[in-house]
Amino acid sequence: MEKICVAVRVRPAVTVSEDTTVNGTYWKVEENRISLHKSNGTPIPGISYAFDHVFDESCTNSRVYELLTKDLIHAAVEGFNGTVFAYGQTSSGKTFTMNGAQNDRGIIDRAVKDVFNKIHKIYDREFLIRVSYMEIYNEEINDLFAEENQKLPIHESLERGVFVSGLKEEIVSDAEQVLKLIQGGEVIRHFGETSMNARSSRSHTIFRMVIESKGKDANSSDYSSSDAIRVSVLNLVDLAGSERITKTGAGGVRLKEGNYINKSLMVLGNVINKLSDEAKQRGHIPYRDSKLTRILQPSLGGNAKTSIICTVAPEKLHVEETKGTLLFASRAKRITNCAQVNEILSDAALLKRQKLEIEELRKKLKGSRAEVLEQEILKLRNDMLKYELEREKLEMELEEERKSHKERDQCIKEQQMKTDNLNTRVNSSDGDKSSSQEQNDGKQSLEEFSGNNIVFQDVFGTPTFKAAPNAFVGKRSNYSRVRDFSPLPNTYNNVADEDTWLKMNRGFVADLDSIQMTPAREFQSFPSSDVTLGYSTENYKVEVQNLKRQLDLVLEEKNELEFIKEERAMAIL
Ligand SMILES: Nc1ncnc2c1ncn2[C@@H]1O[C@H](COP(=O)(O)OP(=O)(O)OP(=O)(O)O)[C@@H](O)[C@H]1O
Repeated sequence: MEKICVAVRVRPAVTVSEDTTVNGTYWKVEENRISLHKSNGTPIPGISYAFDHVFDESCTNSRVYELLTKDLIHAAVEGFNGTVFAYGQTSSGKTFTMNGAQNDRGIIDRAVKDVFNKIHKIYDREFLIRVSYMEIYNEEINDLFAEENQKLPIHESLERGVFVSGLKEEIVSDAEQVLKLIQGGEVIRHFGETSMNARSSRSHTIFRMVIESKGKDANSSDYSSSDAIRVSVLNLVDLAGSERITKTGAGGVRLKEGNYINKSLMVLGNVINKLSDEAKQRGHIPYRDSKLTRILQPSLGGNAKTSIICTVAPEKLHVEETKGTLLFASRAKRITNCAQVNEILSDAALLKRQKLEIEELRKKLKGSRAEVLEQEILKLRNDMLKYELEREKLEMELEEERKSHKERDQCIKEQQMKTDNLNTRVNSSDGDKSSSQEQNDGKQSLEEFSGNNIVFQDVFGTPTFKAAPNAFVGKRSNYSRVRDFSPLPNTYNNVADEDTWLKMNRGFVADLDSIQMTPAREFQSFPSSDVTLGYSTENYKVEVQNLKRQLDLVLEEKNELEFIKEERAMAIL
């Protein structure tokens, strides 16, 4: 949204001798302000106006162009609609400003040249310029490029908006070509002599440039400069001046012209008034009340950049008209337009733009996905580190378990040796009471309980190690078999019954070959009451039972440890 740019230009007094004071007042221009002052220099309250620019009598067209219109013309080349128009009473300098004079080129001339200069410096786009020139004379539209095109109608369509049907458009390639065409149009334009102006414009003229451009590089990835076509309309308008019939003394044709001019300017004033009101209070904007306002509709509160040059005459005769023009200008200053680049997209261009937009969105999405993945990877790395530490800790624990397990195995072995030793001693004392045959049977019985490796210890505590041949491995299934002999000496029958013996020897494996007994000990007999080496037979048996129980417990514990070990190994894997 941007305000219409409004400037006031005071033309020089018509003659040097002309008194520019009015009842002792004069117009004073200070920077961008114009105010009415008394001849003694004091300002008159309430008659002071500020605008975007105020140009005094000495200002040239060149300066007006530079300050007021140049940017707008350049914006038109870039795709914005633009309108510049001169408004003011008759003979105030509108045509001088827009069309210029011999020694001071006007806005139209400068704009045309500037447009071509500008487009020649834009290398990445190609331009197509079309121009037309029309006048609204007595509320009829005439073609100034084709005299035969008279009374052209206004139409409106969704694609083109408001347009003059049948108006000739010339495709042009340089400024000179355009200026020649304009000169031709000036010949047929309606001028007339009035008492106010020897060459008074009797019509409103609209010179129009349609600037189309397209990116040269259709393969460009920048869709804004690719094959989207920009179309902007630049209107340069020289209005006819309002006039007081009493002043001009017009009659006949001039009177009729003056009426049409005033009427259309009044509609323009109404449109400006409405547009200058707050949006809520605006109501209906009477664009359709005149052809001028209808054609200029987009430039007044629409999609265009607009500049208005209000020309005023400094003479005492025209103070009221000047006040009226300043009031019009100050209302126009409140109007807001909404200019935007006008682009037309072909289906292919539209498709290309959409593809590029999708591609951009994909890139953005990919970017955010990459961020998410990066975070995910970081989290996984942290987790891995955590598990690694956990694994090391478990390995250490497992190592400790192994050590302790080894120690227990060692302990079991020692206990087994003790048990074995005791068994041997028990067998030896039983052997004293049994026959040699029984002793042989006892050997046979021991064979059945032999193991692969045996650590044997004699009664004197001297351990003997011998690897047991496989042939002598006893079978545990035979444990339950009822023995037809007892390996224990008969003298211990009262304590060494079969059940007790089996219980005592559960799990015990002996290899007869590994037993190296001395003859003295083998046949040595012990009296039942005798206490050998500080142990009674009863004591031995009790001790063996105790050791067996402990062994069972240790084996159970060992199994549990094995189980735990396996579980942990699985967890680590
Ligand atoms: N800024 C200026 N400097 C010098 N001469 C000027 C200036 N403005 C206007 N004039 C002269 O004033 C006279 C009237 O100017 P011009 O025809 O441009 O008025 P106008 O507003 O277009 O009048 P109309 O509405 O009747 O067409 C012309 O002779 C013109 O050369």
